[in-house]
Amino acid sequence: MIKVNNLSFAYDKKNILKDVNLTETEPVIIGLWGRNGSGKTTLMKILSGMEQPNDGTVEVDGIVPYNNSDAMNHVAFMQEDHPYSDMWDINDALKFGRDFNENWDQELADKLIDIFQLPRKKKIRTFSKGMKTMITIAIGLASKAPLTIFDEPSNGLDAHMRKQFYDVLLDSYDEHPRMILLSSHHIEEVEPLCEKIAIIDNNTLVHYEETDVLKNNGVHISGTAEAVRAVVGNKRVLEERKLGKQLNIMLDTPLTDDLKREAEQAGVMIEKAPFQDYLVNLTTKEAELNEHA
Ligand SMILES: Nc1ncnc2c1ncn2[C@@H]1O[C@H](COP(=O)(O)OP(=O)(O)OP(=O)(O)O)[C@@H](O)[C@H]1O
Repeated sequence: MIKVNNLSFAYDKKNILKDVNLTETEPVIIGLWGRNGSGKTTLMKILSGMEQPNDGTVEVDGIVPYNNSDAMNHVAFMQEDHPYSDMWDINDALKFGRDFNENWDQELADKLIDIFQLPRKKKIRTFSKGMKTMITIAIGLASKAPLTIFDEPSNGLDAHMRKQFYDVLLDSYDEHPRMILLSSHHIEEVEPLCEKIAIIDNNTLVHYEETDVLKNNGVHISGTAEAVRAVVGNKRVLEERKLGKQLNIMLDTPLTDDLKREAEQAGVMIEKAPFQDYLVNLTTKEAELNEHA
C-alpha cells in the first residue's frame, strides 16, 4: 500500500528528508511522530503527491502520486488548517469531498456532521479552530481513501471532542479497514489510536514499530548515584540528571519484573517514563550519536 524507497527531499537545497524508507502493505493506523520542523508535513505532502521527491521512489496504492490526477482517488490529505474557501459552508465542503473522492460515503459524512453538531448553514470561516478540525476529520473519514492522512488531527479539540474523534475514527476503520496516517508532535494525543508508530528524526525515518513494543520502553531510575549506577549496569542510558547526591537516569529498556526486583533490592525508585519523554530522549540521543559518528 505504501512503498517509500530511499526518499530524499530538499527545500531550497536544504535537506529536509534523506534516505527515508517505509513499506506497509496492511491496513493499519500509523502515528507519525517527530519534533517541530522534523519533516512530518513534508513527508505527508510527498505521499499525497503535492511535492516531488528529489531522490528515491514513492508508491501509494500502486500509483506514483506526484503529478498524477488519479492520486486523489487513492490519497486524502487533510491538512492542519485545511484551506476552505471563505464562501463555503459545510454543504459546499462536503460537495467538494464527494466530487473528488470516488469512495466518498455521504451517509458517513452526514452522520459525522451530526455527531460533531456542526452548523450546516454557517460559513466555515466563522468556525472555531476545533470546529474546523472536526469538519476536516469528517471529510477525511468520509473520503474512505485507501490512504487517509491527517496532519495534527487533534489540534484544537478539547477532551470531549478528542474522545469523539477517537470513537468515530476507530468505528470507521473497523467498518472499512484502510491505511490511516496521523501526525503529531505530542504522541499521547494519537497513540491510543495507532497500531504502529513511525518516528522522524535527524531528517529520516528512524523507527517504524508496533506501538505496544515502543511504548513499553523508557524507565526512570532515581536514588543515590552509587545505587542507581549498580542497577543501570551496561544498559543504554538516554538521559542523566544529577541533583546533589541524587541521580535520575532514563533507560532505554522495558520495565520488567526482574528490573523492578533489582531496583527494590538496591533501594532505588523505579517507574515507567511517560511515552512522550521517552521519544524525546530517544531521538536526542540518536541525534547525538549521529553527530559523533
Ligand atoms: N515551503 C517551504 N519552503 C521552505 N522550507 C520549508 C517549506 N515548508 C517547510 N519547510 C521547512 O521544512 C522543515 C520541515 O517542515 P515540516 O512542516 O515538514 O515539519 P513538521 O514536522 O510537520 O513540523 P511541525 O510539527 O512544526 O508542524 C522545516 O525546517 C520547515 O521550515
